[in-house]
Amino acid sequence: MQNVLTVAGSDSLAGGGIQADLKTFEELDVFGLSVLTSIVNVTQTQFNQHNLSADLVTEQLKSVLTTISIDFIKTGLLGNSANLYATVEQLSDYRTKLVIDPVLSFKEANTTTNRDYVTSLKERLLPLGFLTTPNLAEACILSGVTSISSTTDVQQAAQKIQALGCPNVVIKCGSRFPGDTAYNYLLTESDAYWFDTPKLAVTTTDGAGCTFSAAITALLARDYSLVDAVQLATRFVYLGIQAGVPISSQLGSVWQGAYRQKEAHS
Ligand SMILES: Nc1ncnc2c1ncn2[C@@H]1O[C@H](COP(=O)(O)OP(=O)(O)O)[C@@H](O)[C@H]1O
Ligand SMILES: Cc1ncc(COP(=O)(O)OP(=O)(O)O)c(N)n1
Repeated sequence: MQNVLTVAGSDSLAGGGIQADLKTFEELDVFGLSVLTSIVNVTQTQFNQHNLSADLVTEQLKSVLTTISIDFIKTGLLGNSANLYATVEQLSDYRTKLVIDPVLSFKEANTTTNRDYVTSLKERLLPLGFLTTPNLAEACILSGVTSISSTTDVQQAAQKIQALGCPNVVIKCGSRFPGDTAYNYLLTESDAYWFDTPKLAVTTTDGAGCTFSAAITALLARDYSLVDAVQLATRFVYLGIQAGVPISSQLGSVWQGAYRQKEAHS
């Protein structure tokens, strides 16, 4: 079995973050390992993020990377620039391919993005990546395209992000994009592809982005081509949203077990 590492934050409501990544890895038949960077607690009125120290992040990374062979790595919420530098330092000499979910914007909160963090992400982390998977809001921040509301805008933003040094980019248009269709746009060094599903009018989308990126990572570790991995991940997250877990009037989490359950009955 392939070993896949996620470097990410904890989402106590378990829709996103390290919980979503590990559940997705398990559902897609890879062995998940984790390095925790931050703890996020959300209530109806509050969004609290507590970052771990960079020393603790480094210690966890060293523990995993020096002990077991890792087939693919995913990064999610790193929390702050110190944790990003610690991650870059440990991963720079490690040749395993990396999927970067930039996690700059949460559906659950109006998170303000620290400018130094964005600069470090663009200049230090993205050039180490094999693939990056921004959502629409993150694609605006990384590309500098101020508003993405047409397919041409999506294509232009993906090209600008690719130019930062990450050869493959998937923009998750998701529910933020106008219209009735949820699009994922993949730009590789040689081609471009659109993947789409109907847009579900539900609240159970918390963690959709983490789950999507984790599914791609697991499938790449299993030697799926990038195009096949994005296609299957699109279906995996669609079923997970459809069978998601409502939490409150505004919140609801993706359920990563939906794909297995559906496949077992088809
Ligand atoms: N309302 C929706 N209906 C169907 N699929 C969706 C919906 N929202 C998101 N998705 C799927 O989940 C993926 C993650 O999207 P998005 O929610 O934009 O990312 P994030 O969770 O990072 O904000 C999308 O690429 C899409 O495949
Ligand atoms: C700890 C933690 N990290 C990332 C997220 C964001 O999850 P994601 O699926 O990318 O986006 P939302 O759908 O939750 O906006 C999280 N919730 N927690």
